[in-house]
Order: sequence, then C-alpha cells, then structure tokens
Amino acid sequence: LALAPVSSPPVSVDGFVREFLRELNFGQGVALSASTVNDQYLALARTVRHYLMARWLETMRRQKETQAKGVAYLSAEYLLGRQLGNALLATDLTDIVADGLAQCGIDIADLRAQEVEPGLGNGGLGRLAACFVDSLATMSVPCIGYGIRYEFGIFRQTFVDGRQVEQPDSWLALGAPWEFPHPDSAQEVSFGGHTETYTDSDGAERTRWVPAWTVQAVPYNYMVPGYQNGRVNTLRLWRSVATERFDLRIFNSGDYEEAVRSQTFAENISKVLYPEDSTPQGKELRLQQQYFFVAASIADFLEDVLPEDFDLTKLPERIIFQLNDTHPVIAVPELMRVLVDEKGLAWDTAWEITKGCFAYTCHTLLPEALEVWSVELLGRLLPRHLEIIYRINEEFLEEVRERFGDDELRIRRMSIIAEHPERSVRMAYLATVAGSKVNGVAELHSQLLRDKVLPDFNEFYPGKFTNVTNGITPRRFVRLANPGLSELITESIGVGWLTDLERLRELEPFAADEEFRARFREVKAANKRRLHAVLTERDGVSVSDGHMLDVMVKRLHEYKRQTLKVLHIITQYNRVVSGEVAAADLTPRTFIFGAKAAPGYKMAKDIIHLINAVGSTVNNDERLEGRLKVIFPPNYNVTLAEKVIPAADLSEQISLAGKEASGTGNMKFALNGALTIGTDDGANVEIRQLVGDENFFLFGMLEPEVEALQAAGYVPSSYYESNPELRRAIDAIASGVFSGGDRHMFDSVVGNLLQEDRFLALADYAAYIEAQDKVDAAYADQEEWTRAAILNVARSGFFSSDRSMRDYIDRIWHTPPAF
Ligand SMILES: CCc1ccc([C@H](C)CC(=O)N[C@@H]2O[C@H](CO)[C@@H](O)[C@H](O)[C@H]2O)cc1
Repeated sequence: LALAPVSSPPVSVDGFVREFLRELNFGQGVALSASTVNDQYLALARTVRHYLMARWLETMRRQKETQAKGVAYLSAEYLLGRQLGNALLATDLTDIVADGLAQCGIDIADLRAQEVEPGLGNGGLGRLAACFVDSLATMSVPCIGYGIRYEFGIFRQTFVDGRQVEQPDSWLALGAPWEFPHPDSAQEVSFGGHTETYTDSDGAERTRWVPAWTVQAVPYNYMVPGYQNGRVNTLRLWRSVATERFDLRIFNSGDYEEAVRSQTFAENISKVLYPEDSTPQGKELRLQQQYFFVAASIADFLEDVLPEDFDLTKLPERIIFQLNDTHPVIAVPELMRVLVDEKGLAWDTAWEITKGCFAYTCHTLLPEALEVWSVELLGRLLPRHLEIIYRINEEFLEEVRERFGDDELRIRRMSIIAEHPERSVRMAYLATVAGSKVNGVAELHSQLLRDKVLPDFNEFYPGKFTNVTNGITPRRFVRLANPGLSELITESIGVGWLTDLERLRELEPFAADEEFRARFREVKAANKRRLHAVLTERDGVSVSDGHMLDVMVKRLHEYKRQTLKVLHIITQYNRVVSGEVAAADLTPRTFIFGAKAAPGYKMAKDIIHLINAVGSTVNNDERLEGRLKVIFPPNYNVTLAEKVIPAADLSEQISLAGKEASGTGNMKFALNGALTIGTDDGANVEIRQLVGDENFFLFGMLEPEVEALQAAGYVPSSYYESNPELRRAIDAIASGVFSGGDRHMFDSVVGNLLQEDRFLALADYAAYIEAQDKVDAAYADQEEWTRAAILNVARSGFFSSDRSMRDYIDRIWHTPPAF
C-alpha cells in the first residue's frame, strides 16, 4: 500500500469549516450547538495542528534524511506565550479561520482569549529561548529545543491589599491541545546509588554507576512553526513518571499510600517551575530537575535521533548542545558518562567529543545567580558525575599548572571545585572549561564577563569568549502584538521586513513625513484604546486618554530599580501637593507596572506593596486632577506584554549600570515605537548607539563610575541629606503618606535605601529626575516625539532574534540553514 505523503486540509474557508466541525464533533465529542468556548478552542487548536502536520512530518523526514548539523537547545525554561495566534500567522490562515468560525457563529477573538499561555519560564532567559527556537524554525535551521514540561508553570500573581499572593498555575487544567505525548519514547533516568569499578571483557579497568532509583522521562512534543516557510521544528519537553507506577503487592497489603509513593515521588520532578530568577536556593529537587531533562535529552538524541551506526567521534559535526545558562551544565559529565561508561570510549576521545559538542551562554552578572552545587549533594544524587567532574577538574588544573606553573592562588581561583564556604562545584566554571565557546548576551555584558566575572578563563582560553547580543522575534512582538503598526510598515516599505528586520531602515525617510507621523500616532492611540479595553475587562482599571504611558514591565528585582521609578512618581506627586507645580502644568502620565517577585524574595515583595500603596494614594488624590495615574495589573506575562508594549510611549530601562546582562523588553519597546529612558547598561548601550543619542533619554553613572563609587565607599544617606526632593520623597514614605499614617509599613524599603542601597538608586536619583523632566518637555512636542519614535523603530532591526541566530551560527554553532 503506497502511502500518500500527509497532506494538509484544504486551505479554504469551506475546507477549514469542514475540518473544524469534524474535530469538534469527533475529536471533542460535541455538537456545535452544545459546544462551550473551551470545546471550540480545543477543536480549533487541533484543526490548526492538522494544517501544520504535513510540514512537521516533512521537516522530520528531511532532517533524518540529510542528517544536517543542528542545534540542541538545552533550557530549563521556555516562556512560549499563547500558541494559536502564532500558528495562524505561520500558516497564513488567520483570515480563513476567522471567516470560517464566523460562519459557525463564533468570534475568533473569544477563542484566542480562551487559551492559557504555558508559563514554563520566569522571565528574560525563558522568553529568549522561545524567541530563539521561533527564529531557527523561520530560518530553516535544524533545531530541537529540549526542556521540562512543568505541570505547574510560573505562579499566577494576585494582589491582596496590594501585596503579592501566589496561586498555582494549573495551565493544563482545560486541556493542552498543542502537545503530542510519546510515552513509547520514554527514557529511563537514574539517581542516587554508588559507583563501582570492574574489569571488562578485554581486561580494561572500567567504572559503572549502580543507581538507587529511576524514573521515566516521557517526551511531549510541541510544534515550533517557521514563519510561512513550510517548516516546523520540534520542542521536546520531558515529564517525569514513576518507572513502577503502582505497586499492587503493597496495595494489596493495605498500605495504599506506600503503593503510590514512588509515583508521587517521581512525578514531583517535573511538577513545578522554580520561581526564582536570580538567587538559586540550592534545593535538591532543582538539581533533580536539571539532571532529569538533560539525561533524557542526551539519551533521546543519541538513541532516537542519530542513526544506529553513527560514529560518535563525529558527534561535534552533527550537533551542538547550547547550554542556556548553567542550569543544564550537568549535561557535560552526563555525556562523558555515556561515552565512557556505556559506549566504552576512551576518556580522552570522549573528552575531545564533549568539548566539541557544548557551548555556554551566560545570562547574568549577579554573583549570587551563578549556580554552585555542594559536593555533598552532587555526590549523593549523582555519584558517577561527581567523579567525572573531579577528573575533568584535575586535568584542567594540570593544564593551568603547565601554563602558569605552581601559582596556587590562580589554581584555587580557577578550580571548578570551590573549597569555601563548603566544597562545591562552580557550574559556570565547568561550563567554561567544557564549552567550545562562552558568550554573554550584550556587548557590555560580554566585556564584563571577560574582564570581571571570568577574567582568569578569558586569559587561559584566548578566543573562547565571544558575544551575541540578544534579540526578539518580530513575528510575535511586532506582527502579532501590533497589527496596526505592521500594516503601516508594510504599506510604506512593502512585505519581507518580518524575516529581514534590518529593512526597517527604509522607514527613516518617513520620519520627516507629517502625514506618516499622524498615522503613526493614530496607531499608538489605537493601541492605547485597546489596552484600556483589555485592562478594564481584565482588572477593572482604565487607561486615561491623552496620557503618556510610562511603562516598567520586568521581574521585580532590586538591581532593576523599580524603587527609582517609585521615587520619581512620589517626586511628581510632592511637587503638586506642595503647591510648587500646578496639576494642570503636569504632563498627564499613567505609570504602568508589571512585575512578579520570587516568592522567597521579601524585599521584592515589599517593593510591590509600596508601588500599590503609592498607586492608590496618587490615584485617589483629587489634587492631582487625574493627571498622574498608577496602574499595576497583576500577573504580568507574555500575553499582557503583547497588549502593554505596543501602547507604551516611554520604556523604563533603569537598572544600575553593569547589572542587567542585556534586557529584551527594551528591544520590544523600541521596535513598537516607544522612547527609552535608561542607563548605559546591557543592550541599552547598543539601542542608544543605533537609534541615536538624540532619540534616547540617557542618564546615570556608567559602569566604571559605579565601580569607582563602590570602591570609594558609598553612603546612600548622604544623597538623602543633600537632595531636598529626594529627602521629601523618602520622608513621604516614612511618614505614612502612602500607608494611612502607618510610619513603619515600609521600614524595610526605606531602611534599605538609606543604609545599604546596594544598587545605588539614591546616587542616580538626581540624574534620573532631570532626565524625566526632559521627557516631559520632549513629549510636549508631539511631532518631534513621533519623529524620534519612528526612528527608534527604523533603527532597531538589529534586535531581531533572527540576527542573534545568524551570530550564533557564524561564531559558535556553524549550523547553516538546511533543506
Ligand atoms: C535561580 C537560578 C536562576 C538564576 C538565573 C536565572 C536567569 C539567568 C535570569 C535571567 O532571566 N536573566 C536574564 O536573561 C535575559 C536573557 O538573556 C537577559 O536579557 C536579562 O538581562 C537577564 O537578567 C534564572 C534562574
């Protein structure tokens, strides 16, 4: 029976309606008349899958056929966002589906709104992974994204009396139509136990791991559709289940709980995402999660993706495992274990292969965010891997000695094993020793990695350190999030810019065109009205017409300095309530915040409480005449970002110089026509260089100045003493103005600012306020503002994740687009 290649359903309204109703009736098991919105959404999702299936299967077939070199992206997080809109865009089915559904009396907008986004990430790192796999599919580069299918993603944030309260994110509850489980391709993953040496058949001394317990890793495949290029790559996320799901013998003995203990124990591994995004808690379950998905991924690639007889010494020509930060770096000793213990390769051969197969991206500058695992825990959970890490370290330090002689200080500094405070493995060092390349995510970041974070390694490995500045996918964050702007762009410069974003440069001349500026402003105004509708429906808050939207959306962290933003709002408030400035003379502004705090990060939660407290005071103070508003919608996520960012006028990127590795929100705002007020930190530097100083509100100390001030000894209270507006702002908080007279409600925040202020918010306050006054003045000239906004869009094409992928391919992966 010659099987015809899988073909997609007919690309017509009728064809779609037939497919949809068949899916609703036979797949969902309901009649249209009795179907719920969720039934309709699930049926639609599955119908759209059908249109992508032929492409997916064809991509897999050609991958298997060509065995072209590809990327295996190892990431503990993927912040994917909703899938339906992107799938419709990739297949160019949006209009057909909207018409077809309308014929069935269904508004596509209701089904889009029904989708719960998979929140399988915390913030920047997770979203970057999602943008990267989108770009690789659109650029026809072979790639498998590997990760964890958390049953519960990033918590849902609610506010109770202005305080963050976390709710579990049961994103799977209403069905998960975009995933394809493959229990038959499960991989066994082992833990614990001990190692033993033995002599093998040809008399060689060998080591084997005798684990104490195992779990099953079940793969769930997700489509990663390329943009209208007939290509669909795969994202493979692992779920943990018990090897022995149910022990009937114990059950029959009446100990029901014990009978299912191993099941619950195993399931815990992929149960929930760790909500920290900068301070590792060093929890054993976190290490179990990291090893679980890494071991399953390596076994999957070596056993199921590679052909039977693949010559493993050629592995570096076939795959590059990209380590998305240190979280998957246990993959290095895991590949060594498989190659030496299971495949019988010699250590040196295995090490050559391993060094050729890995590369490491670092996403942080905070010393506390660099993961270290205690030798005690590693030895208990992964005894064989600890042995392998010890040997890698010995041989590495031997090389260091050869190069630098017995420089014990250097040896101790560079050792993968840290002796203090407890013997532990420095995962960033292991990644650097094993990786063929190490990159930062923005020019400044990569320079600080070379000079400050890993200088010894930069000296020891000339040419290993490189940079690839982050990027974002314009398909989701321009075309899908901002259809109005996309239409205006296409009308002006034609199609093609979505996959060649540098072509936005052709918009430059339009900045001088008054009519175009008016259209550009109308698009922004329409996005503000849309945001108003969304927030009114979602949270019962309204966005005032004619207000400048000043937006700060990112995780809550002291180095990102949301406190500085709060001090600006209070300063404006004080200027009016003190009578210095008439409310009528204020530039009407609405300050929009979006930020989740790691549940264990008390200071971050107190800052959220302060923002909400200041917000309700400002919003209800008649004296402001509604000219200043503060909005803090709870549960900031990808879906809300897609509504807020296109409506923004001002993008707040105010981290202390030298602390934000890159930032990616900053890029999304610039590409959606917002102007940036920011420090020279992370990718802000490159944004300012490309859009032009005159189209960017720069303020604050540069990184070397920060170093100098910290070295000289920083006394935050001296800034409080010497700057009356700053003093008045802090005194307002301390005197209970925003806490119903309770003078101690925000002692933690005020105390920290005056005594420690680790991220120098008070030192940058004056420059920030000055820059904000410039923003007010600039906003008064709407023509000039619009011209600058258009130039921000025109000159930000560089920040496409497609360009980032081209840089990774040229500098690190050497995986050209294939077939
Ligand atoms: C708890 C352990 C931990 C530590 C660090 C992290 C991430 C690396 C934090 C993160 O998301 N970093 C952000 O990565 C973005 C993508 O490169 C950058 O744009 C941001 O500047 C950086 O903060 C997650 C979890």
